[in-house]
Amino acid sequence: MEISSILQGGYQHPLSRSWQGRRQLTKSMFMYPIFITDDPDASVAIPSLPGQCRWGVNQLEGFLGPLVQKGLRSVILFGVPLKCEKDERGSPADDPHGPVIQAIQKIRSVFPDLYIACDVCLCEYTSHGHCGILHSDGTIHTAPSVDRMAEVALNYARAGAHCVAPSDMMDGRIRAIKRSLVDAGFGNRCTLMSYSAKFASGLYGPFRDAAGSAPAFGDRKCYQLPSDAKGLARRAIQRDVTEGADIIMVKPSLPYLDIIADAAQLAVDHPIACYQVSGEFAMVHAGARAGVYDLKALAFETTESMVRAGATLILSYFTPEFLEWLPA
Ligand SMILES: NCc1[nH]cc(CCC(=O)O)c1CC(=O)O
Ligand SMILES: [Zn+2]
Ligand SMILES: [Zn+2]
Repeated sequence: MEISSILQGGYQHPLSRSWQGRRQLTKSMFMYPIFITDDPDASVAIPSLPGQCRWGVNQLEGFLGPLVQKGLRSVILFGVPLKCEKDERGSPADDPHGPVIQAIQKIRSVFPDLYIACDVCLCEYTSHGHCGILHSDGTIHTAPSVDRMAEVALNYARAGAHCVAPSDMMDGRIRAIKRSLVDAGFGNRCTLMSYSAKFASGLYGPFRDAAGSAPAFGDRKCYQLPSDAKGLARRAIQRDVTEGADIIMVKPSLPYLDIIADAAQLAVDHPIACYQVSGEFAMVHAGARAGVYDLKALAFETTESMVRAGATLILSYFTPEFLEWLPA
């Protein structure tokens, strides 16, 4: 079967079905990014991300329970391995005893209605901190990187993830991941959300602190997009549509509203996600703390701009606040 003819992975869940329409800000549009560490009892505050913690698996029920009560519908998981050994190929990413697989299984059993997306990348798990597998000269080795990404994604799907979301930006990984999901029988059971237009941004700093994923050398400019590259972003979006992505994401959000609008036009028949990244969140908090504006007002104004540009799904650290602020 042609890869682009596999549609059911994109609407197998009541929540992913709700993302197929375009609408006003609602609770179900918010996906909450959470950091899972490999100390099972941890709840350690992340200084650069106000209100956010690294959570151990044993803390998830107590932490997520009240949010689910208030209407939380989805989370995206990021693993933060602190104890296990990082290596060249990012083995801890899909270690069955590692934080992500353990968290998927825990959340599935405790909150069966909570939709679980998993970020798929290697930077949190490689010894060098880059998003893929490297040649000996330190450049990206694309083919094994893509194979490894497909393997990790499939292992998350097997563990029970409703959605896998590759953020590595390697060429060809969407086709490879979709192929491996389909071949293993997950074509109609797992959504593929592509970080399609992910820019090499200055706004990822707090996340790299939180996840311990700063590259040991160099930067990510050979795989993440240059901030002025509208053309590359449009090509990446169109490519990922043809490679079988179910959801197209733009990241960061606020400085790239034009790209969100482009995605909504180029992928007119797909849900459009955007990631209000760690630096955007920290920026709204910093301004509010400095008395420049009201936090809630800016949280609304920024996320409404994303919806206006065409986003139907917003990944945001403000999710718990919006569960308080938005009507049931
Ligand atoms: N590939 C890893 C990844 N996945 C999500 C983010 C950023 C999220 C945020 O800043 O909130 C990053 C950081 C990066 O590429 O360095
Ligand atoms: Zn990465
Ligand atoms: Zn390079």
